[in-house]
Amino acid sequence: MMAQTKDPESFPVLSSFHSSPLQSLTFSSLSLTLPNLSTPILSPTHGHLAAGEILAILGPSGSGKTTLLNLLAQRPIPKSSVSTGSITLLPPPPNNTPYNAVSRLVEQEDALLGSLTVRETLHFSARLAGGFASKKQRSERVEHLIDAFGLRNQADTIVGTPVRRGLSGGQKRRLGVASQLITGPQVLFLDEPTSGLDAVAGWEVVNYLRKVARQEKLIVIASIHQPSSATFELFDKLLLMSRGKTHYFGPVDEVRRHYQELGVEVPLHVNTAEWLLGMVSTDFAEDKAAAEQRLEEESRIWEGSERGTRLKGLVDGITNGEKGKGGEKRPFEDGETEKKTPGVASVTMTLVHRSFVKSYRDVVVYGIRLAMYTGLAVMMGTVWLRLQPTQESIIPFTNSIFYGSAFLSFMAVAYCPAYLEDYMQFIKEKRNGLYGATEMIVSNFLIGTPYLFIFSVVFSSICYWLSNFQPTARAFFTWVFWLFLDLLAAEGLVVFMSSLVPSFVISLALVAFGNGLWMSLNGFMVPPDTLNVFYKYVFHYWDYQKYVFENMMINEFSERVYSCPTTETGCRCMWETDLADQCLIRGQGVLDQYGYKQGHMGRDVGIMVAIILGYRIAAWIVLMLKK
Ligand SMILES: Nc1ncnc2c1ncn2[C@@H]1O[C@H](COP(=O)(O)OP(=O)(O)OP(=O)(O)O)[C@@H](O)[C@H]1O
Repeated sequence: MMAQTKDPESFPVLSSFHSSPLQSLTFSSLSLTLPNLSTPILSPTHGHLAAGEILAILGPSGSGKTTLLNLLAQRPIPKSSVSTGSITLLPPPPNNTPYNAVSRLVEQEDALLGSLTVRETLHFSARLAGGFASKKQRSERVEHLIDAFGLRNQADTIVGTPVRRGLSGGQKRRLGVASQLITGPQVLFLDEPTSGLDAVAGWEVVNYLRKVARQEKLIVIASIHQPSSATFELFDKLLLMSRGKTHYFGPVDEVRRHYQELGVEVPLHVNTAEWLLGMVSTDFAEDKAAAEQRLEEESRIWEGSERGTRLKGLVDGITNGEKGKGGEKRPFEDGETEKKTPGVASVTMTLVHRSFVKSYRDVVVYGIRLAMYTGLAVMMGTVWLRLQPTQESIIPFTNSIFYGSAFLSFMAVAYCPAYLEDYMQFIKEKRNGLYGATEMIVSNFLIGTPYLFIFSVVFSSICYWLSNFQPTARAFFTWVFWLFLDLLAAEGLVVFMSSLVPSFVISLALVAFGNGLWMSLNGFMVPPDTLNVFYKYVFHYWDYQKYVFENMMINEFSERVYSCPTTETGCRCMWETDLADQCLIRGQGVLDQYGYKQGHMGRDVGIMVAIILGYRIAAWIVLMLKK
């Protein structure tokens, strides 16, 4: 099977779960040229690996290791750049099997959910990928991988959150690899799996990889930075690169002989990998131009060498031989001919389940917000304490309505970190073809909604009665309902902004700015009739806080009457209403000041629902477009 790297979608390869065990992977002339650059950052690169082999891509910083891995993993290439080459898998896979069903790229900072245990992480990955004949088979595979990656003692340890320590760096790396392996790939790409680890932890990661590659007949390709001698010797093959060009491809234990054949004496008792890096690096050369020329010459020598020409012949033979051949379907282990992938509903429920575990275990998700809203309710209830239905309380009631609804919405920013963790997980799993934007958005909405309802009830139960808002059950539940809609919209804003710019600081700033804007325009700061036309017509009507503030005001004032202070000569009412002669103010008089009328709650609820859905749909579009 052959495919051009330019077109990842049409990359039919083997289905997972070893229905037709992969025998080899061959890549031929993979190259990448960035726009406006005449020389490629990766020159045509070839390689061939048999099942069970593990390849190290070694080279100094900037030599093109990540570029090659990204091409091998069919990750999107920079806009307007040109890539060439092909990747051939043998035996050819069944048609229409996407490439990401058979290969996985484990990135340096592979996203994991901090609050899940090792076992849960593997179980959820397995459920999302599907393809197991039974729950028993799935559990067996999970337990097998826990043992294979030496995580038995940590099986019930969480990955680790900012407030709870969990796995060590090396254990996280191993779990990252295992959680990709459980989804059934046959080719694994790893971007610097040992970076940031000490020599022993780095050796362990590669040793487990090698063991699993042998056991499961996987092909493993890893870029690697300065491995220790022991780690380096675990690899079967080596691709040595410099400045985007190959200097050696072949068995690790033959690289010394290769250099000796070129007349270069390799010193004894040195770390071979370090020595090789020194050979192909120009960074610290005194005469850079001469060093670059030497490297140019050496890569030409590699191409013309016996090993280089033998590799090219092998690669060309396989690539040309397989061109145009169709794929072959073989039965799966359980007798089925297709891998059972879970449907949208099943994936959504798995994501809801996973988010639920995260939501109660990780206080950052909802716990901190619940504590914050409870504290805020007590603070507000005691500041605006036992307000009486008198003229003096009208402004405090109004301020409290504004402050409560706007500040609660504002504090939704606290959801940014938890959402961004889910987002990173989503990007990884989307690239691996496990699910898409629909499942992500729906599950996020489903898991968040009950929590937001709980927040609304808890906040209102404390604050509403302490402050003495209109004391009827109907008014209380109407208030809870509007607060709930307020929080739903605010959370939608967080999901949209954080999806759009998935950076902690920037998304936080954007959500804060958005809330600041909505707060200023919701009708409290500047009454709607006074608001200038630009803000009124461009923003005011889809400011969800407008509808919350207006309806909470109507809820408080429309049916209530407030007494005016009496003087020796009678009384003085600041709001002149039809009850002035009785020294009373009809609440509608307060509402008239804002231009608020009763009787359109249904319409406003409809607009709120549209805004809430609008944010989610906008986030869905953003996630759909993410590569
Ligand atoms: N999108 C890009 N735009 C401009 N230059 C790029 C881009 N991607 C890669 N490069 C350049 O291509 C060269 C190879 O980069 P690459 O990331 O593949 O190297 P690397 O060997 O993985 O380096 P490191 O070990 O430091 O991660 C570098 O000089 C890099 O600056």
